[in-house]
Amino acid sequence: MDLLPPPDLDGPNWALFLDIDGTLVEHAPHPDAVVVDADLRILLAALQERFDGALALVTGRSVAAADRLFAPLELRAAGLYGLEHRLEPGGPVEPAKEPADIAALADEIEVEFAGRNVHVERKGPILAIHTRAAPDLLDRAIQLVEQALTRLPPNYRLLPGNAGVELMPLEAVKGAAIRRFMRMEDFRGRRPVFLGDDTSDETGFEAINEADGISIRVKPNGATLAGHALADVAATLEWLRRQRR
Ligand SMILES: O=P(O)(O)OC[C@H]1O[C@H](O[C@H]2O[C@H](CO)[C@@H](O)[C@H](O)[C@H]2O)[C@H](O)[C@@H](O)[C@@H]1O
Repeated sequence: MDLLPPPDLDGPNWALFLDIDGTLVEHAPHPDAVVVDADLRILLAALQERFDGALALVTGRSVAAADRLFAPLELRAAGLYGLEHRLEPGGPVEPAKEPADIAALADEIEVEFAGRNVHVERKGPILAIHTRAAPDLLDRAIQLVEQALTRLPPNYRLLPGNAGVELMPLEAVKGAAIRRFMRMEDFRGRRPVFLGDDTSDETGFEAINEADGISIRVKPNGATLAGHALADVAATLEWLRRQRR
């Protein structure tokens, strides 16, 4: 069934949760190659004000990486799929540490892919292997991480994607991060809205649906728990611009 675009958000009583890659910004061959223009920064600052501060990024990136993209903004954020938080705009973030077993695995994988256009992103307890610039190495990357899973503690899982694979602790889920923000004073009593574009956003949609919010899948390409859809990043930014009123 084709999903309808989301309605406009009338009145003030909304809380807005935003995924970054593939939702607010187009994908790029390397995570650091993503470009955020001044218009997007201005839009996010305006939306933060419009929703009285009830806005947070909910991303697989670390909060530090999100900050680099949106500087000088320091928005509320759940980074690393909810393992890291900035609970107040401009507030502190305690970076998640890299456990020794993940560090050793990251070293091994860096050696395996040295000089082959594969980016190994070390995000503390999460390891992402990006093969967007070397698609023929995706299967090998998945194989290496699957093998590693057999010798790691049982609290890790794989998140395979079209352009890479991530290894992460089981508790790294976006839905839990959204529920945590919704318990905070600035968010409580509001209807939540979440926009995201991939499988890792589905637990976020689940949390939003439970709270009678508006769940929006960007560029849907299969089954989703979201109740609404937007065609692509451009349609998402256009819809967000309309919500600034
Ligand atoms: O939850 P998100 O905000 O969507 O973050 C998911 C991952 O995004 C980044 O990787 C993805 O985008 C890169 C830039 O377009 C692309 O090169 C890569 O192939 C994508 O997987 C980020 O680097 C990861 O840490 C996030 O988990």
